Amino acid sequence: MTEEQTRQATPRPDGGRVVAGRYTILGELGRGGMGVVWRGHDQVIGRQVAIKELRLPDGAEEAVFSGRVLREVRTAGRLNDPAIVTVFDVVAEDGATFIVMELVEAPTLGDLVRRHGPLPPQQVAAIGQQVLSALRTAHAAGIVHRDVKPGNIMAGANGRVKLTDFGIATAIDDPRLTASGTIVGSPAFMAPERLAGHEALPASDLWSLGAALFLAAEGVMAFERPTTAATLHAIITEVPYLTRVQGPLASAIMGLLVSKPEGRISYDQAGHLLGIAAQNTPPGGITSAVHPASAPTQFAAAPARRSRRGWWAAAGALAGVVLLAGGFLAGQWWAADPGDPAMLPTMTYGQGGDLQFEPNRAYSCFNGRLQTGYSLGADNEVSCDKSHELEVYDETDSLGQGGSGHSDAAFVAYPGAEPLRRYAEAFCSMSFHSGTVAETARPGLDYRALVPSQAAWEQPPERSYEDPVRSVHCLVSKKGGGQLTEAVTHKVR
Ligand SMILES: Nc1ncnc2c1ncn2[C@@H]1O[C@H](COP(=O)(O)OP(=O)(O)OP(=O)(O)O)[C@@H](O)[C@H]1O
Repeated sequence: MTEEQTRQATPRPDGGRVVAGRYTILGELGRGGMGVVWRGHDQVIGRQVAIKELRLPDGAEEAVFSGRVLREVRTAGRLNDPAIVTVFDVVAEDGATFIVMELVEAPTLGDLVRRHGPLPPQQVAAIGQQVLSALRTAHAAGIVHRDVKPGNIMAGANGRVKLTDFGIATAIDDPRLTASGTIVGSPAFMAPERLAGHEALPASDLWSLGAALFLAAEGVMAFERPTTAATLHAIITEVPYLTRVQGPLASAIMGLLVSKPEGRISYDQAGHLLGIAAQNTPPGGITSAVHPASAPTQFAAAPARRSRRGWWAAAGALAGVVLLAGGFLAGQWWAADPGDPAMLPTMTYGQGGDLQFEPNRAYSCFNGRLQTGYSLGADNEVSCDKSHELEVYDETDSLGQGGSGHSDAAFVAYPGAEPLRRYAEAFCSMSFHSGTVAETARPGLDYRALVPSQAAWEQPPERSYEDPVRSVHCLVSKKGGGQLTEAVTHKVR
């Protein structure tokens, strides 16, 4: 802020400065990178407001800047969602730009974590639900926030949450205002695709929400490092570990933080998982009394896949990197609820395994049983539109390739039966409960994970260009046996 602006912005003892002949400045609410936020009084309506006084970015032309802010913030100001801070007015006056908005008497999520440390999982989930709703509303109107971060999320004691600063990052991120190569936004909360130079997508806001919820749940930032360069490197290359939460909340956070935007979980999946987490606390879910160092390390589950490409993002980022890093062996993925009555014991397939599983294509349906010694393959595959006993509702690509081509695959060691089982159960459980299987059908179904046997894992592919047989398959069957008369999953076959 220039000296002149600071002088103008300082409230005078004689009743305060008045903006636009209407808003009396009463005092300071806070300040951030872009300027000061004042508590003000709207003399016309007779209510208190918050007034954000924006500082002109270095090198920006005043008229261009205020024009851009006026346009972007006014567009965003039309958004109507209980979790979006309402913008009342945008004023350019005396060389400054003022955004007059709803006054929110609540700390930011960043303040809350600074004061209290990690928040209870249910509160984190409830905050996530509301921000998700705000983002869904904005994205449906074609508006991407571009700077979702804990400092822009205000969370009141009444449980209400408000997301602020819509339009500002877009206004500032203008080539005429910002030197090329400058990153607009907060690096530690910026999605990997944006760091790679891509335009901000709705999914980029979802990633940032994941990073904000990670902070709320863990009390530390997922990717903050001592230098900006190290932070950016971490966002691109690292997979964070959740130590305090598990179950649906962990799945939601890690699903939002999937590196590739097309592999990130959808609003529906995230909303569903956060909804469950907001209502119940999974066993061991609240561990905030435990010091992180003494808490058991748990990895979150890989997110439900939306496409093979999407899963590759998840598998590549989570299974590949974590497997190679030894984390698969050392830690636990999100353990599926062992008491889930719908989950049947996991079975192994392939050489030396419980059964043979060689489907002709992905997402198949079968007439046959998942029993020791049985074989499922092209012979008993049926169309999923016809009645069938078994239906594949999700599956991973070949695991453990490390993301660097097939030649590396053979060198990724078998992770062990127990870690593989835990991983598979977490994956299938999360996918089953997060919308892949029709909600109405779920109560009548059981699900089960199939994992490769050690011999199957270690067997090299027949042809050099093929993937090794290392997929996890998730299948549903009718509770107590019997025929499913139609497809119960949402997969496109
Ligand atoms: N609508 C509002 N009602 C009440 N207080 C607000 C409002 N908007 C912002 N504040 C307060 O002003 C502080 C500064 O907000 P501001 O948006 O300028 O900073 P920031 O988001 O922390 O950082 P940056 O400018 O880098 O985005 C916030 O931390 C919050 O306490």
